[in-house]
Amino acid sequence: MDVSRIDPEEVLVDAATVEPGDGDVSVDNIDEALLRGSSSSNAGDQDKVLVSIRIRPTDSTCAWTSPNHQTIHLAPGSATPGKASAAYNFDNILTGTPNKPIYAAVARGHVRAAMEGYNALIFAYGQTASGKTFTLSGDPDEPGIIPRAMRDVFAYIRATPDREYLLRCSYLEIYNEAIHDLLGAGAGGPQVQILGNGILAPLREEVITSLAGVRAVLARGGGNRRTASTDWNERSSRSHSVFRMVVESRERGSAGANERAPSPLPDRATTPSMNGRSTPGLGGSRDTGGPRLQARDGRSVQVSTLSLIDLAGSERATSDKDRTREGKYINTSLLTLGSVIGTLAENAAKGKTDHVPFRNSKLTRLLQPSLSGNARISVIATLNPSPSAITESTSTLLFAQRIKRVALKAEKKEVVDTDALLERYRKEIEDLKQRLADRETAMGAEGGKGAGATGGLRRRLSAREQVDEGRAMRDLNGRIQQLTKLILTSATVEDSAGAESRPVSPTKALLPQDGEGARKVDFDLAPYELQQELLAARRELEVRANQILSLEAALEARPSTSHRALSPDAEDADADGDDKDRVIADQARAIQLLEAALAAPTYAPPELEEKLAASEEWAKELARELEREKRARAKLEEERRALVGFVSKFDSLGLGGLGAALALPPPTRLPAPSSYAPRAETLVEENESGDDDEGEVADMLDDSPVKMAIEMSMSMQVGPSLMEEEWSVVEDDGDADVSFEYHAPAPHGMSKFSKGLGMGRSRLSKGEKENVPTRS
Ligand SMILES: Nc1ncnc2c1ncn2[C@@H]1O[C@H](COP(=O)(O)OP(=O)(O)OP(=O)(O)O)[C@@H](O)[C@H]1O
Repeated sequence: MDVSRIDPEEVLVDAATVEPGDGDVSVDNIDEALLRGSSSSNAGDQDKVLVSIRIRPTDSTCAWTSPNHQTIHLAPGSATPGKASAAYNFDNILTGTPNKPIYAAVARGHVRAAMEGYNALIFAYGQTASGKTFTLSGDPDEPGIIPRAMRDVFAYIRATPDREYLLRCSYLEIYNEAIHDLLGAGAGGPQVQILGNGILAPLREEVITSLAGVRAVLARGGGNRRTASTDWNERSSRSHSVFRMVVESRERGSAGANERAPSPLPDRATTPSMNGRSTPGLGGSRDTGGPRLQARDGRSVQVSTLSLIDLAGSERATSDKDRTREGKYINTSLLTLGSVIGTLAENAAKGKTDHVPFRNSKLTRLLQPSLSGNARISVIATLNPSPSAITESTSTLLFAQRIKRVALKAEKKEVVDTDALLERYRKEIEDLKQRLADRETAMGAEGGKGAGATGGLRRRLSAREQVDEGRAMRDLNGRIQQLTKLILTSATVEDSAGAESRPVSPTKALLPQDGEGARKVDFDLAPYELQQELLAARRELEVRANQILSLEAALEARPSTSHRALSPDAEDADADGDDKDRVIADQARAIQLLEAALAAPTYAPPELEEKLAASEEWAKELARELEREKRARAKLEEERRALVGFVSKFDSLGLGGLGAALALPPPTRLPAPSSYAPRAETLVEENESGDDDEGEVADMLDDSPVKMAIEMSMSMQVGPSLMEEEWSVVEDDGDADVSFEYHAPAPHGMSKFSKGLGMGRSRLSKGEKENVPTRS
């Protein structure tokens, strides 16, 4: 069976499918106290750690006494004579052998809290041989907290018909400052790394669907624990052990218990390991592997962990060298735990934020997420009742007092639809990519047909179809990119929320590649550093994925060359065939080019650019010429008026006979500006060749003041007029141009007008002009 492909929907546990097992979780056997009241009923103050002291029973003298089950102090016989014995207050002072009341007092509320969505941590702390393992695991006659907790987990599920659950568990130990997977294959269990914020990798998880299944897992993992006989304990735990269950749950759908057909899955109870899978990690309130329960139909998923820890006991040096070495590691990690707890308590009491040395041991690194506050914590401090162990017991009591002051703020973790959404996005992306690939294949096949088939069997995509096809492919690519961005955003948000706020070192974010693209990870880095690097790596991957998608989109947007109708070979092959198809194909290509040009407004073919620039230049030149023409027109009008006045005056003085003496030479053509010359030339030629122009000029003069002045002067019969003389000059010299020496170049429109006027006096030099009155 491939355990890596477990469908979480197939391993759900609910009230209908949970197995009664050996009767422990039958409805009649469910402890009402588990379900009654709130989870805080035996969890003490929810903001504080629940701290209980358990004194191991003894047949001889007990050094301690408890007057009211919450206070403990040295028994009169054990206290220093004449010195008042310190009294310590806790939530519970427990004695005796039965584990059931112990469980009820220190663990049941926390188990229920875990089932309700809070992280919960229960651990036993104490000197070697003080009763930690007996309290956590117990024996067949007196099952301890762990088996009782498991029984309650299934009992809780059985009594909660409106929810369905996915349970996963792992079991590890910290031995000589190395973490080993107790459920992993191989002697001693494979080593596990803490990646950051409690994430463990690689760690095997077992999906649990029954009480029998979890018992089998516990037996297997417990069997792998390192124990040895010491001077104090015949079977002493030489490691800290951590049994952890991840509880995921969601409300059942509207169909309730009938939504899913009851499926006892008989093999699951007896072969839990077959339901397990190797996972990249599991830690704290978040994990990175194993089958995950998905939020569905608006139903959020609650995720919580229940951690049950049996610490190794502090001890003095023993007579055995190996045990002494183990003892040193144990003591060191317990000292670190003490110092971490001390700092946390101090911070909480004084509102400080002093650095907490979580990194100083694997144990504290592992416990960091919980000790940082996001867990309900219950501690059972076990005491050796012997008067000879008073020092160690006092030390245990002081540790218990300190942890009592640690502040907690556990919060439920509700996974809304994010994960489900991400999953849906990923699936959609896969579908879209598949559709893209199918379209590409189809296009290729159409092209292939065009090249190889003959006659009417061929069918190419029409130009319209090609355009539609291109658009559809672009749409698909756009959607893929949009979804990819959504995934990136969601992942970033999710990861940022769990990460410590610390800037990512750019050099560390770009770790060197190793071998076949594997990313080197330095496990000695701080958890948050590793986490940052993981995030950076993930982002880098997403960026790369986006780049690939963009390139794919760009490729798709290019004019198709795969279509045979557009390839030269295809054209050759079809030379005797369908010209219409070729024309259509050409047009399709033209449309694609135009679309590309439209999509990229900055693009324009070079020849178009040149034409545009030339047109603009011509328009500017035209505007300048028009302006010049306007000015010349105004000037001419002024001169005409002055001339009319002058001639009138001249004639009235009877000096008309001087007209011949004053005759001016015919005007000469002046060079026009180069850009304007060809056009002016054309117009001059037009004027010179067209008789109608003369008529037009005459028409123009019909009502002109000049003509009126001429007529007036002629009617006065005072000799030939200067105007008549000039008029005849113009008539005699058809080639004469109208340019004015003082106003070059002459606009083409003006030439027509001036020629018509035949204003030979325009040859007046600047000096001469100055003698001409400017106003009539
Ligand atoms: N409450 C108890 N009632 C009866 N027997 C107990 C009790 N607590 C402990 N014992 C017995 O005391 C012995 C030592 O207990 P245990 O192994 O649980 O100690 P420990 O603290 O886990 O020691 P270590 O740290 O060395 O593993 C065991 O034989 C256990 O059965």
